[in-house]
Amino acid sequence: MTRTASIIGGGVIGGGWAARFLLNGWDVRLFDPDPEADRKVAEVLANARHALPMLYDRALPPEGTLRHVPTIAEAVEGADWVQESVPERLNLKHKVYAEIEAAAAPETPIGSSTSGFKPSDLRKGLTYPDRLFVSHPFNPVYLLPLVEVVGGNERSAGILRGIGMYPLMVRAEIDAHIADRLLEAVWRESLWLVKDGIATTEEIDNAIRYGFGLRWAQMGLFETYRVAGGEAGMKHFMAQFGPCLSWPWTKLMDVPELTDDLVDQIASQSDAQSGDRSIRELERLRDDNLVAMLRALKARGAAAGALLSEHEAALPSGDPGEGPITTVNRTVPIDWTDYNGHMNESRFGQAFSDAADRMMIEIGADDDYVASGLSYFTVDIRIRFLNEARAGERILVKSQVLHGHGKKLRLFHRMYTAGGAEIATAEQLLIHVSLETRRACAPGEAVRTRLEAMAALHARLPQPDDKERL
Ligand SMILES: NC(=O)C1=CN([C@@H]2O[C@H](COP(=O)(O)OP(=O)(O)OC[C@H]3O[C@@H](n4cnc5c(N)ncnc54)[C@H](O)[C@@H]3O)[C@@H](O)[C@H]2O)C=CC1
Ligand SMILES: C[N+](C)(C)CC(=O)CC(=O)[O-]
Repeated sequence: MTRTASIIGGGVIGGGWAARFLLNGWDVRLFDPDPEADRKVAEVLANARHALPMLYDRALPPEGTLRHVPTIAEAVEGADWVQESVPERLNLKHKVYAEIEAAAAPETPIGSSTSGFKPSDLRKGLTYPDRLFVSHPFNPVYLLPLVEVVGGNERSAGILRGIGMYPLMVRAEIDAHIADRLLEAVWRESLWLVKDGIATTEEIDNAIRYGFGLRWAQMGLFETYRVAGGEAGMKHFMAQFGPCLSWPWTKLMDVPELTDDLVDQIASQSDAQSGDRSIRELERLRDDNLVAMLRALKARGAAAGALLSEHEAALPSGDPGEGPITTVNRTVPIDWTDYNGHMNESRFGQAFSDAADRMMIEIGADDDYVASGLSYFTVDIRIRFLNEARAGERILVKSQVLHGHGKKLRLFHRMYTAGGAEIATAEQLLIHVSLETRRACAPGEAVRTRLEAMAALHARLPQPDDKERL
C-alpha cells in the first residue's frame, strides 16, 4: 500500500523532502501558505527527477502523487509521516505543532528539519511530546543521505532508511546537533578571513574544494588525520598537531559582527564568483557533480556509495514477464554521457553487458554458480545504434534467447526509452566455460534445464528479422 508523507513548509528543505519521498514511491500532501509554493516545489522536484534516479543502476519505484492542500489538517490527517520544515523560529514551530496535533493520529511520527533546536525545545506544550523528534537533513535533501535524528526511535530510522537516507542517531540533544556545530565553526572562521581581508569567498571555496573537501567526502575528519599521522597513526598525529590547538590558529567563539559592510562585501564577492549563473543553474551543476561523486563512491563501495548500493539492493526488481525479459531498467547517469551530450557508445556496451549478467541470473548462472567455477564468456557482440539517449533519460533493455543449447547461448537485446522508442539492438554470443581450465564446457544440469526451457519459450516470440542481424 502506498504510504503518505505530510510536508509542512515547502521551501528549500520541505521541497527537497517532498521530492525524496515522491521519488521513493510515497504519496505527498504538502501545506505551505506561500502562493508561490507550487512553482517553487515544482522546480525542486524537476531538479530531483533529473538527479536522483541517475544514482541507481536500477529503476526507482513508480513516483508517488503530490497534492498541495490548503490546511495543515488536510495535510496530516491519516499521514504515515509528518515532516515540518517551516522557518527556524521556535514560536512558529510551536504554533504549527499545535495545528498538527489537532488533526494527526497520536502515533504519527513528526520529524522536524530544525538546524539547531533541541527536541526538548520543540516538544514544549505538546500532548504527545515523545512522537516529535529532530530529523535534520542536508541540502539537497533528495541527494544527500545524511539525516541527524535526535530523540527519534528505530521505527523512524527504518522509514528514513527506506527512502535511501542515512539516519545518524545523535545520542544526546545539543544545540545544532553534530554537523551544524562543525559547519558553524568553519563558517565563522571563513567570515573572519574575509573580514580581515585575508581571503576572498572564492579563495576560501578553492581551499576547500581542491583539498580537504575531497578527503572529507570519503574518510571524514578523524580517519583522514589518522592517515596523516603516518605509520604511527593517530597517536603521532595528536602529538604533532595537538599543541597547535592552543596556538592562535582559530578565532574560536569570536563572531565577526555582521555589519552592512561585511554582508555587502561577502555578497558582492559571491556574486562575482558565480558570474551570470542563476541559483537554478548552480543547483543543477551541484547536483550533477554530486551524482558523479556519489557514483564514484558507489563503484568503490565507500562511504555514502556503500549506502546507495544497499538501498539499491532493496529496490523491487523488474517484472519476470512472459515475453522478452526486462534485463535493464535504469536512468542514464551523467557520467555515462560524453562531449556529444548523449550516452557514449561504451555505455551502450555496458548496458548490454548488464543485460547479459541479468540473463545469467535468470537461467540460474548466479553468483553461487560462478563461485562454483562455472560461467559464461562473451565471444561476439554486435551493436546497432539507432538513436541517442541523454543524461537523466530512462532506458530499458528487453532480452530474448535466440539459441540456448549445449555450450552456446545466443541473446538478442533491444534497448528502448521509457516512451517505447527503440534506440539500439545487440546480438551477443556467449560460451559456457570452466573458470578453472578457461575452456568451453557444458553447463551444469540446473542451468541447462532452465536455459532450454527459456529458449523454447522465446522461440515462440517474434524473432529479429535479417536486416537487424549482423
Ligand atoms: N536551508 C538549509 O540549508 C537548511 C535548512 N534546514 C531547516 O529547515 C527548515 C526550513 O528551512 P528552509 O527550507 O531553508 O526555509 P525556507 O524559507 O526556504 O522555507 C520555509 C517555508 O516554510 C513556509 N512557511 C512559513 N510559515 C508556514 C506555516 N505556518 N506553515 C507551513 N509553511 C510555512 C514558507 O512559506 C516557506 O516556503 C528550518 O528549520 C531550517 O533550519 C535544515 C537543513 C538545511
Ligand atoms: C546553514 N544551515 C545551518 C541551515 C545548514 C544546515 O542546517 C545543513 C546543511 O544543509 O548544510
